[in-house]
Amino acid sequence: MEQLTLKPIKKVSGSVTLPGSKSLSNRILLLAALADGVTQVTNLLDSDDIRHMLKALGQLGVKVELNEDKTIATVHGVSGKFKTPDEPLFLGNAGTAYRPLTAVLAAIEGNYELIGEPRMEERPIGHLVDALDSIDADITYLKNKDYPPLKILGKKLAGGHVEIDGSISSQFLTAILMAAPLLDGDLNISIIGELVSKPYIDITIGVMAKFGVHVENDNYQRFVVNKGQSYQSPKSIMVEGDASSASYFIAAAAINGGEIEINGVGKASVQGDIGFAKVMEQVGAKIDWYDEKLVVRKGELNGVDINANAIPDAAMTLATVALFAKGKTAIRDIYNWRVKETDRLHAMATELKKLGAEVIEGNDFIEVSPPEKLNLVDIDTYDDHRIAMCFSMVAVGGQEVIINDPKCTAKTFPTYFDVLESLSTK
Ligand SMILES: O=C(O)C1=C[C@@H](OP(=O)(O)O)[C@@H](O)[C@H](O)C1
Ligand SMILES: C=C(OP(=O)(O)O)C(=O)O
Repeated sequence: MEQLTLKPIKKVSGSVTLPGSKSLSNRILLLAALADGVTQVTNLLDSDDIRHMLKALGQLGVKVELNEDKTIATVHGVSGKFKTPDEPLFLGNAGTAYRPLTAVLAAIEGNYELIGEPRMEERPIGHLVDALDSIDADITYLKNKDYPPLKILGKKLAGGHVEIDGSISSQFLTAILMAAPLLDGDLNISIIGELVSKPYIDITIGVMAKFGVHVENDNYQRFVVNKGQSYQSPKSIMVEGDASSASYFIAAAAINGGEIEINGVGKASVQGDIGFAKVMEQVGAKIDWYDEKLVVRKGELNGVDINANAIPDAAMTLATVALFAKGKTAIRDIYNWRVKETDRLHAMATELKKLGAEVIEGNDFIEVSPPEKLNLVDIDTYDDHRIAMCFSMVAVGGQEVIINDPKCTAKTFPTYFDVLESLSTK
């Protein structure tokens, strides 16, 4: 297994331009494919999750031209008609590809098989399949009930009323919303339980609006998509920088700036993970806010106690910032960390304890208190890009650390460690 030794970093400073948002890239690609007309997508993320979506769209008969560095895509929309692929669609471990494609393909005539990496077969999808079944979709579990892989016999669906459990993942609701304009009738959606990760629904509704489809949102409890709407190409659309990826640079500057200028997200961001910058101000970071840029400097860092349900991805970064904050940091209401790339609650707790931190791992929370001195350890990354990136903060804070399997950042940020290096003084 490959390992990366990160030597203690004296100071981080400089300027970084974020890669495009994963969440926006995959939503925009799928809607551009379904739309009438050609769409030029700029600042597209080039990473594994996006490659899986692009490959699947190709197999479904969508023509996509990419520029040399794969950040500009010209998508030839197929007006809601796909071809039956010759091979199963392999979607890696990309939730933003697997879940939306499940709903969309259920509503388009054809025969489809959706497969993924072994971890994808452990990530639940039953709530989405149940909701689609209730409007007469034809979906079969190929291995275990409630989990991928799936076989889908796509057909025209009538619409009506669906109930969907929102307590594990917002991606199920995102998927149903994105498929709604493909149905014959109105779609009324009621949420069972408390919807998690709500800001991702705002991203979905915002992207659908750019493609000409209006969604009514009644307090995240009921949603309506009226019939008679179809996706129309906006001609060109730019992907905003990735706010979850920004969290590592915000944290690095707060721990050990220098000053980092982060280009691509700011107060105008449509992504909920920009909320991490607000949390870091509470922790003690000094941040200047611009529409599409943040400038972050070091501050005196103190532990906080936050509900992180709205920012599940960026909140992982706070767990390693906690190593350099005074007192205890508590991150709450994050049960669904357990059903992502790995069981993130357990993995974070395990690796933080190896470093010497005092950690309490609850069913849906984690509490971290820093040790006097950090241990020199190898960090296991569990094929989870965010764990690899989060634990680079150990070197930012002045302690050498070894990151196992650093290339797992390819899921969303293949060049992360090079970018960090370019900002670092050793
Ligand atoms: O819709 C999206 O783009 C995402 C939603 C979130 O998942 P959950 O809704 O499962 O929390 C997030 O963790 C994931 O990285 C991206
Ligand atoms: C949870 C994540 O990914 P996915 O879109 O596969 O759910 C993530 O990127 O942190």
